[in-house]
Amino acid sequence: MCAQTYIGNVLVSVNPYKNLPIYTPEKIKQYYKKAFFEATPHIFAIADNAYRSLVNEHREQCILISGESGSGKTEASKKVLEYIAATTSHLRNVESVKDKLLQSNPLLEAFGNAKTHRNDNSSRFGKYMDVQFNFEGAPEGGHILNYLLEKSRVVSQMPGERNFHIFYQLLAGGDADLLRRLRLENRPETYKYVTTTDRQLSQRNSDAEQFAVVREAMRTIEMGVEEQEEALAIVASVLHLGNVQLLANDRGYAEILTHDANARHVAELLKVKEEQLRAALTSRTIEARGDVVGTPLDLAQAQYARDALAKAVYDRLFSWLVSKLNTSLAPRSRDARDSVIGILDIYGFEIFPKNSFEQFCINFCNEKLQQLFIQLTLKQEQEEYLREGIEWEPVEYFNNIVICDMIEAKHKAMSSIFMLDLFDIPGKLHFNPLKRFPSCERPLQAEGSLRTRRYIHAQS
Ligand SMILES: Nc1ncnc2c1ncn2[C@@H]1O[C@H](COP(=O)(O)OP(=O)(O)OP(=O)(O)O)[C@@H](O)[C@H]1O
Repeated sequence: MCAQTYIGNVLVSVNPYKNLPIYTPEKIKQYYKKAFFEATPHIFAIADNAYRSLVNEHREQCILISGESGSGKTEASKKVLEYIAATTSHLRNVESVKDKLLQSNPLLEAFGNAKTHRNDNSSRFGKYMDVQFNFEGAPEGGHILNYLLEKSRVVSQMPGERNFHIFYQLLAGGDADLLRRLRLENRPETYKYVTTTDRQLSQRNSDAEQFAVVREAMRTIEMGVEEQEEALAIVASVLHLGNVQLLANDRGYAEILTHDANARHVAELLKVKEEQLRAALTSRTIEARGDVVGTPLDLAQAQYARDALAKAVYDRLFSWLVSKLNTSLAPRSRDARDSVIGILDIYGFEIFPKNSFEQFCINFCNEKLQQLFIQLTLKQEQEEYLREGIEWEPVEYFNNIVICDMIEAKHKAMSSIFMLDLFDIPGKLHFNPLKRFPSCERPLQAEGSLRTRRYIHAQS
């Protein structure tokens, strides 16, 4: 039984962890053009309500999906897209936009999701997707903002967890010719950056199948054959980079053996000179008062530099893929941009963030969103009852303001102690999700204070 209920217009849903017949075309019909409370609580009702308000009241919409890792946020966001795809115009050009919107998921999941202890397909990045409509209410395009990719996973994973899916998919699903061109062997256990347990090896079939889906998705978003291969070459370069063997010489400085083929493969795949790559991995250049001085790195520093390069290269590849998706999703008509349903899938918090700074930022972001939720629903609803003299049983809730204060209060919180500008960090990483929610940064007065946007908070 999939438990779904409402608190005000907030949908609270519990992950059933099994396929229930509640997302069928018949179900879609049941929610189509229904008043919000006319049918039982459902993610389709949220999607329908957002779409109706957009079309009838010309108000931009945002569906915010939050919850802990594995609670079903990504699946919920896909259901919203599926509902929109099924209930809007079926003209050919609109169908092509819908295909691209739907196909963006397997692609983003391949490069941005991984198996964790909590979820076999856990999003390790945050995503804000705008679906843009024309004046007739047909989807014309979309735009994706990605933030806080968990880069640390590229070079190390907790026991029992995996690296991003694409590494395994490429090794399991790439044909012999492709693997030869990328200098890869189809044995994941050869590569230090990918963890391989017996169970993970037994996933090879589904990894191979998923690779075919990813290639199809690449074609749908109009990536040419060369572009596809370049993207995969970068994935391969990261695998080879992890195998570059660094040794300490007699003087304690890091060296790469001259016959190390991995360094050669990385240089070839990234199209850089091998000598330059070797120098970049084993020395650093300091510029002081116009003088440029090269200093050799010790072994630990060189290993750090190698891993930092792998993380940076993968992170840029991911951002490039998103920009590629955005080019393909860009609406052809300028009218579309004013009419938007935004879906924010903030990746799930973990109670004990391990060593990842990104996870810490995401946890903080989730706490701020929880504050928004408390302000919008629990606090305001109860204050309204009080104002209007309605009798009710007060609902006790934990106000997480203490947690937010612990992290961000001026002069005494963690951010001051460690001199972190938490709002600036995600900003530097292209996107500050909280900026999308101005109310997070100042106390809320009324829903109207959110200007044209109306927030529907779907809490998984
Ligand atoms: N409505 C649903 N019906 C059936 N199974 C579901 C549903 N929602 C989620 N699941 C199952 O739970 C798994 C985890 O869901 P999902 O990936 O959406 O979680 P998440 O909240 O996005 O997690 P994370 O924050 O780790 O990305 C899915 O892979 C799927 O197997």
